Amino acid sequence: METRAASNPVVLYWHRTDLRLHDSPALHAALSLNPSVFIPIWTWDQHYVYKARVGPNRWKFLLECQSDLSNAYTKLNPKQKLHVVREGPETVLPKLWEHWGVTHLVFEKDTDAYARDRDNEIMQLARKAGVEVIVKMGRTLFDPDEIVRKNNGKPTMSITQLEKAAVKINNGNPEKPLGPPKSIPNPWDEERMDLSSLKRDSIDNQPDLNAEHRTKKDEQYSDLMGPTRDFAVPWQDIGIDLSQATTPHRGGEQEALRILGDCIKNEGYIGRFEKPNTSPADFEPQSTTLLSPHLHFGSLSVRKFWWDVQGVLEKQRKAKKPVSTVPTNLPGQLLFRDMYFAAQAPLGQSFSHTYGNEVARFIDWHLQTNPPNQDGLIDGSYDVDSQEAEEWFQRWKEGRTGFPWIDALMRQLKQEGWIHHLGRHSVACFLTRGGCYVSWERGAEVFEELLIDHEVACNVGNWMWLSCTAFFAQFYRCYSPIAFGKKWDPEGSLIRRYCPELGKFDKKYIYEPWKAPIADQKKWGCRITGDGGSSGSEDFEHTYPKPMFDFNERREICLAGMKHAYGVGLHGNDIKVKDGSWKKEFENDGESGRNRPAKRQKT
Ligand SMILES: Cc1cc2nc3c(=O)[nH]c(=O)nc-3n(C[C@H](O)[C@H](O)[C@H](O)COP(=O)(O)OP(=O)(O)OC[C@H]3O[C@@H](n4cnc5c(N)ncnc54)[C@H](O)[C@@H]3O)c2cc1C
Repeated sequence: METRAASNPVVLYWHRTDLRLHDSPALHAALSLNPSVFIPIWTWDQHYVYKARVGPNRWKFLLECQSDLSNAYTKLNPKQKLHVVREGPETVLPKLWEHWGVTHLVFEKDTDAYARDRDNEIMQLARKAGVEVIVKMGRTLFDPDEIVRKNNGKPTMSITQLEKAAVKINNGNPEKPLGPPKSIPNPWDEERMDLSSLKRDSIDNQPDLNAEHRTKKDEQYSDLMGPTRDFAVPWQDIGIDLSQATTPHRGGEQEALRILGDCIKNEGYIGRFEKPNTSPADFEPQSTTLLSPHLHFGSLSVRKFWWDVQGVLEKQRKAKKPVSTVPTNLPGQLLFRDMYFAAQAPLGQSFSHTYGNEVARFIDWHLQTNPPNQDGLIDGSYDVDSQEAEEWFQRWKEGRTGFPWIDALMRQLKQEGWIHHLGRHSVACFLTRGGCYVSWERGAEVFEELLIDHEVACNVGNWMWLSCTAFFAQFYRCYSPIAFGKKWDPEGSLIRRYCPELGKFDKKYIYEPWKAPIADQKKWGCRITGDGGSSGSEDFEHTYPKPMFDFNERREICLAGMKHAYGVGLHGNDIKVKDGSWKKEFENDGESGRNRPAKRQKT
């Protein structure tokens, strides 16, 4: 066993939001220390395992990213890999830096609310232990805290604010990407790496928000080094049957660079990319890059994405070809991402809910999130003020609203973990201000579980945008679950793919199957009946639900409700929102979106 003190730094490199080797400023800083011992780790944190909603698709994507990174390390140095350590960082890191004689802890900066509190605690512990901490930004184009400072200390609530702040940093130019390392130093020898002598801390696994997916034995915390005692990526032991993961999208740095490379080769596509002109109905291939899950896990550097695209745009300009501009072009999309990070950064936890959130308008939605519990935590429970709204919410979540465009998108989301941005617009508008009048927080939770690209800042920010809670206020602009899909996909290909029971319907009825004569329904083998929860109908091979309400009527109710709520003018940090007296402002009010039940759609 190597016991001597290392002559050069012993560096613990903590991977979190950066599952890559290319363009990682933190990794670059770590390797620049010229370590004699270098240990790349991932702490398998029980907070994310049990307290964040994650479905099988995103677990699989994460494990693919970790395996790919681990292999990349091994390729550079056969003694190296990603060491997955099974405990939360607050308890395990102090044990590791003592056991391994760590001199430096290096990681990428993370401005998410939970991460910021955690990192502050870790930095204090490190300081006490005499471990030097190096933190580098690399997750976004610009440091969100820096953007906020340049935006007069305020969250960025528009792309213009973001752009103006960015110009003050480096004339709007992110740093140029760094190459991947050419070599990686060794970790300690096997004996010193062994953690058998360390005491385990207890793991709080209750409540387990992912219990419904955990159908196998949960052994992920049986040993600090994992059940096979080799720091392996936890493919076998998280208790979730990964054969339930149905996404066709693959994780890992190699895959991310392949997708980016293919996009970049298609110079016309990059040059003319305009988000509003990309179709939400396209699949195999989709009309946008589908790089969001890679940006989320850091298997792709956002700065590389930005500069590779800029290279193509520059070439196109020189060739005098038409080039699309911010904010609809690809750099514009990446700026939107930065905008949401810099909106969240100064608001912390309060950004994720309406309660206590200064930028969130208060709307009297159905199924409002309950206020903080005795421990001061918003625990995700909600007030079922209307059984009807609860039923709509469940039907929306399960893709059985009876509106094929909405159901196809929700089923695509569940199967694949990704839907196009305008598809997200459609389903989010439908659940909130353009149909169900259900709280955006319910929708954000479903997306949190199902999306493979789930990113707190972007998910919450976009839900607030779509529900006209913040960022956007034109609530009279509403997505029709019929006309909008039809405009993009008159043949109904997306519906036929994800609602195969409607596959034989004529395009005349594919968006409104309840209008098809019963003889045609028979001919096409699918009866439009019930709520999609029951098992079928005699004489018919398949059934598909009737629409759960009259959309036009609901649109009017929602519009009146939004107008009224805007008139009342409360925000999430208003005392009336905090003490529950907001209800008085909406009681007995005919215009309130909550007070009017729906008629069933005439069929
Ligand atoms: C209700 C709702 C929830 C959303 N939740 C998430 C989420 O959890 N995580 C997430 O990354 N995106 C989220 N988005 C934003 C957007 O839909 C996705 O980023 C985009 O569809 C990803 O596909 P793409 O990689 O092909 O995007 P492209 O069009 O190819 O854009 C390139 C990149 O720009 C970024 N980007 C593009 N649009 C946005 C946007 N509106 N907001 C933030 N970043 C953007 C993404 O990182 C994306 O990968 C949400 C949008 C809505 C309406």
